[in-house]
Amino acid sequence: MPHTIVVYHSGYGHTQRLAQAVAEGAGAQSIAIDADGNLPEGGWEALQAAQAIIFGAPTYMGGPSWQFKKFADASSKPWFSQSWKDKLFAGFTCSASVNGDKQVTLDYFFHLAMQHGGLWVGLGHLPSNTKAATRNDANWIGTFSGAAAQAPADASAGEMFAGDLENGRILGQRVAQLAARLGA
Ligand SMILES: Cc1cc2nc3c(=O)[nH]c(=O)nc-3n(C[C@H](O)[C@H](O)[C@H](O)COP(=O)(O)O)c2cc1C
Repeated sequence: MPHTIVVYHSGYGHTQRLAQAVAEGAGAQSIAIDADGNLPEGGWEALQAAQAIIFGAPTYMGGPSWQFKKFADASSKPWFSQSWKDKLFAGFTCSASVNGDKQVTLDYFFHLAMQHGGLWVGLGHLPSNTKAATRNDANWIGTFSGAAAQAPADASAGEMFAGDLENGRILGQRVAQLAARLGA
């Protein structure tokens, strides 16, 4: 059975909440990158065994958090042998501003996936961009490259917008369905 893993870092819980939604959509296992930028025991082996890997990190200073970048640099080990080649990849991020340069983080995930010889999966869901659209609608931000979420600077992780969590579920579900279609 093909399976998907969500590997993410979250400093203050918002990206973690989004990661939970993505994992729920995908029926996936989640692996948290810790505050020192390390994976838990068995994390690398689990990633190696997965058919699809979904990256997640908050956008900090216009890019992924350093903890995620440490993980990405450590992935040079599987890179050397291209052992992640032909896996599916996707990504999600959260930031305080509506734009906030989230695209840079998603672009970083894309390039990391390309370095590994992977296949990129975008959101595949049209934006909710009419006058009637609200933050309860999926893809209200209007990003195609992955799942982008906004958490206002004074909002707790418990206050994540319903549309953003739905967006996460949509991305996770799409990746898992494509992984199943491609087979193990
Ligand atoms: C060091 C740092 C840098 C940040 N840089 C940005 C940024 O470039 N753009 C933005 O919109 N928000 C920025 N933020 C806000 C976070 O992206 C936002 O609070 C996010 O929800 C945090 O996710 P987390 O709770 O998973 O850590 C920054 C926050 C921190 C702590």
